[in-house]
Amino acid sequence: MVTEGIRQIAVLGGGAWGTALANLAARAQPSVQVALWARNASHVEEMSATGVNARYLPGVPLLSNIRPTADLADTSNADVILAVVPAQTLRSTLEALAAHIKPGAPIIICAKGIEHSSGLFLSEVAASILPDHPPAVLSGPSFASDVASGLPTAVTLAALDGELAAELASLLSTPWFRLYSSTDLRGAEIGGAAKNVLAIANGVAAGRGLGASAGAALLARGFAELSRFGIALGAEPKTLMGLSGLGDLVLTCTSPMSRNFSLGVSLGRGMTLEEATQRSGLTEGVHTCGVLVDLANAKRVDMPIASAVDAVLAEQITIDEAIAALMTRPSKAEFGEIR
Ligand SMILES: NC(=O)C1=CN([C@@H]2O[C@H](COP(=O)(O)OP(=O)(O)OC[C@H]3O[C@@H](n4cnc5c(N)ncnc54)[C@H](O)[C@@H]3O)[C@@H](O)[C@H]2O)C=CC1
Ligand SMILES: O=C(CO)COP(=O)(O)O
Repeated sequence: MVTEGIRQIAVLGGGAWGTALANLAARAQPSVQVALWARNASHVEEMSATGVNARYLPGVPLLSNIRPTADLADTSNADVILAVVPAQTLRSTLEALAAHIKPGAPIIICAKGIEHSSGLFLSEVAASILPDHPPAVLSGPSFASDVASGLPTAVTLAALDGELAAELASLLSTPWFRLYSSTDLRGAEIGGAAKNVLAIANGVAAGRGLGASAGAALLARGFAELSRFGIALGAEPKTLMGLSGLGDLVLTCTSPMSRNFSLGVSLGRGMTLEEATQRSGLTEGVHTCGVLVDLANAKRVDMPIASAVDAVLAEQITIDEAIAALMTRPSKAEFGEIR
């Protein structure tokens, strides 16, 4: 049992999700110390002095067994690590962690994306830097503010070793946060990465006033391409139908609380990408879009909606041209096509 008698959990990333998960871990395991690492020392001082992460999760008091720190050495006793930094910064964070991490401590990846410089999934990034630390993935429909407010939420916790997945799931379980364990690591991370890109498309449609029918069509066809991609990359179909796939896609494609959806809304209303990003904050779909489409092309998987988002973000086509191109593709069977 990796988690038996554990004394410390470390959460890397002082954003909204890292803070919500630190509070969750602190509540689920009241006798365990939770180190909440953030890179910015003044941010950490602020959190320590006020007991709140006012910059990213205002109004949510940090529980008393959480210790904010800007020093990765303070995580060296952690039996379990939650990696909650933005996807494109996972590599540099884990490289810095390598000198401090306790032997064998599992790393639960809670970020959603694909590394654009390498085309690697985040569990692969972790395994390449820390090969002796089993990677796990926590993914599913879960807004930080919902979890921090104690609203009922259910997610997937995947690790290749089913016993480890179940152990980590029970470690973080609370009466309002339910984790389902899975051994489909790749499937769990694919859903979280792809849904952010597809949510931008749904946001654009909403911002452009295309109507609820278009939104539902984009969601259904978006799920079709997420599934094609997932299966081609080794995901189990049932995982794609679950919380980390369809569940998170539905949440992100329909809620204005999603930053990816709201970035799309801003673009649909005519803002530039820069203006929209400033308004929405961290939008992982923007950073994952290009590499997602590259991986799909390399596997000859047709992802017309993700490709349209990529072309719009790269300013290769306008939104109106993207809509026209999607609607005038040659007619085909709804099901039965492999790609
Ligand atoms: N906010 C949410 O509801 C959820 C977020 N996620 C995922 O969690 C990840 C983090 O998202 P949030 O916490 O929401 O982001 P956020 O925007 O609230 O915070 C990002 C944090 O990362 C830090 N950061 C930026 N660059 C960094 C670097 N180079 N090294 C270390 N830290 C750095 C920032 O200072 C900030 O503390 C993303 O991949 C996101 O998709 C997943 C589920 C829910
Ligand atoms: O992943 C999320 C919910 O499951 C958060 O979505 P956004 O990053 O689009 O806000």
